Amino acid sequence: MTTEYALEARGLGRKFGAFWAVKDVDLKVRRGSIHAMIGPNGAGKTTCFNLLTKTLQPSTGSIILNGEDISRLRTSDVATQGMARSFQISATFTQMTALENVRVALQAGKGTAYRFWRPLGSIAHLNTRAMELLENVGLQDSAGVAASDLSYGKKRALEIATTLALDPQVMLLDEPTAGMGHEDIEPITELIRKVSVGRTVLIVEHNLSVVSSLSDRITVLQAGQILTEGNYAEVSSDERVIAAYMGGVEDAL
Ligand SMILES: Nc1ncnc2c1ncn2[C@@H]1O[C@H](COP(=O)(O)OP(=O)(O)OP(=O)(O)O)[C@@H](O)[C@H]1O
Repeated sequence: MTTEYALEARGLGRKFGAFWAVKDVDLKVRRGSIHAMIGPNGAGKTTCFNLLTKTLQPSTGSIILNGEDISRLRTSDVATQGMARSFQISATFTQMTALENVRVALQAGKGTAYRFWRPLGSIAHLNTRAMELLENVGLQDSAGVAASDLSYGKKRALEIATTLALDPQVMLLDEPTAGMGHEDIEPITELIRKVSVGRTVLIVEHNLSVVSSLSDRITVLQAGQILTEGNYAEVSSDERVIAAYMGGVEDAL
């Protein structure tokens, strides 16, 4: 079904003990758009991200993907519904090469990770597809390099390649430029722009210049709730947003 909004949250909330980390969040992510979620430290962005990707169970509300309520689905089932999140390449996979990381992601996407009896031909097929994905993110020359030996920027690019391996309609990226130096930010921003074509992307991002250059729409969270929403010009001139960042954001906006 094609709906105007690829992803929606309705009355989404999550309590930790008596504390609401996310409360009454209504979010609509328009199909084909890049939508950013920003907010000061502790605003609830990560919690919200984890709720939307079903990594965390909501205390209240529902999540609608392509018009279907996925609130009761398990994380593992969400990928089959066309939504995938970026994962940091986990410690387990750092010794594997870039190509192997993408191949595992491809196998996971196809549910063939444990089907060892598959003929070798299909491994060759997976390798071809994995190389295409590496090329897509500019890592074709790093295929044989262990993930742990990649530069910071290249690790992030590899994470995007492993997310793309699932060919998601809806892609959620959690702080893709976190901890990056200036030299890596621009290429990753361009990469996100490129791989977003034909998909819907929700991105949690601290770097406001990345947000301003990528996002069609921005939701600002504060203290677990939506403070405001709009395009970059709108939210960056909103006094409440500036106040929420306690002025520190003014220089960046
Ligand atoms: N598992 C948890 N148990 C208790 N409190 C939590 C838990 N996870 C998050 N919180 C609290 O919920 C609030 C929102 O946290 P969250 O990490 O979602 O914010 P954030 O906007 O992602 O922050 P940052 O920008 O610093 O990453 C914080 O006050 C945090 O301490």
